[in-house]
Amino acid sequence: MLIEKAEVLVASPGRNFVTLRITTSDGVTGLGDATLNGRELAVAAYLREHVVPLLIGRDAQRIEDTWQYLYRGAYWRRGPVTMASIAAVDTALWDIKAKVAGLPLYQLLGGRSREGLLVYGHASGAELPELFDSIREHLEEGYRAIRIQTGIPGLPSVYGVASSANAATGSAEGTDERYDYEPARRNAVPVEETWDTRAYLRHIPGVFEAVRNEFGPELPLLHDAHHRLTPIQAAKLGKSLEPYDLFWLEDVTPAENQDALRLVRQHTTTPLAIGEVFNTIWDYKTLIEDQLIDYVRSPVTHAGGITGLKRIFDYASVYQIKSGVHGPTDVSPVGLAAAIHLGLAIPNFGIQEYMRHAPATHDVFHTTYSFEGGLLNASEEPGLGVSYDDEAAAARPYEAAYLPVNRLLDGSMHDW
Ligand SMILES: O=C(O)[C@@H](O)[C@H](O)[C@H](O)CO
Ligand SMILES: [Mg+2]
Repeated sequence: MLIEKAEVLVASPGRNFVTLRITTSDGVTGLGDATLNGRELAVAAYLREHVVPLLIGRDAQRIEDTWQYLYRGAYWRRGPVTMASIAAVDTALWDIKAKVAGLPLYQLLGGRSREGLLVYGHASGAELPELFDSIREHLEEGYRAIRIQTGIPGLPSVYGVASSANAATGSAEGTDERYDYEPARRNAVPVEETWDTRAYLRHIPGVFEAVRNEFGPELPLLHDAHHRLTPIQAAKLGKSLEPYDLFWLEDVTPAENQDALRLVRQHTTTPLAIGEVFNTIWDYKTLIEDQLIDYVRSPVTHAGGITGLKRIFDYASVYQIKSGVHGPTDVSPVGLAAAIHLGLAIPNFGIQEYMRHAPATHDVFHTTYSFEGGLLNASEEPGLGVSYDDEAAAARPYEAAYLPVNRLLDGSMHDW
């Protein structure tokens, strides 16, 4: 069974997505997600110019060999563009292998280890009353774990807060104005936001105290610090949130320097999650071996596909570190479906982020996974269980969109 065709599909149903569709000589098709938020066309070009020509005529069943061929064969290793491209090929080949076997993909990964994936949703509000409404709405929809983000006094808009993101121009179409957070704006250049770490550190513990007082001690709560803190600031935040028993504190500090997490770890028992911008097992090496984190955040889409991410999870499992897969709307339904199949099978599943795609996205990506009682689940359809609607995609061409950038009050560039 040879690879006969590989198409790079770029469309913007609600937001931009890059999808790879591989077709075999027997006419079986497989899908892979290659979406890299704000840098989509770089991945599309990498695939079109340098990967697709190498795929034609290869044995579609040789997934690991193809992975190694594209990883080692590029000579230039790692990086988000390369690894998203490899991820798309890898995912599409797993989709094909499972379709040929007539089985849902999770069966090929070892079979079901659980009834479904516990997910967390994104509650947010500029102020507490709006946040509480958002939490209640999520609870009514069945969510059993919730991420909390709020506005910060003195800052006009803050990441993770739906109402403030949508107050700027160009919010994603089809999203709920109040509660659905979509940070990539359809602008020719990124929107600029302002940040004040001291104001943030003063404000956040009171938010969690208020949420615990209102919703009680049981509900698992998460929070994302979005790479904005120094190690000692992160340590302080972790300590100050200990009374509120977080499920995790995410991306407290940029982790190009993995050792930075050691200092945070020494100061707090608040569980730590990191890795949504990582792309290989090497980015986690120190974090995993020295047990500096509790959850691995990489998605299938950005960490070399099912093959790449499963290798990271297996390594993490040796150290009792669990999965906490990134699931924003810029991971396409193909990438989410891949995460669901992998999450059903692995022994060290932790939690899955689930932001819900806009209705427009589902016009192009027809999915069969379900969300019921707070759990995501794969269908029994062979493969990933996702199909791509070319006609709907053609009506929604790519439109430049970028994540915001961030400056401190004095105008210095900061991490967004
Ligand atoms: O944990 C999350 O879902 C966020 O960090 C988003 O991935 C980020 O804002 C880019 O969309
Ligand atoms: Mg995050």
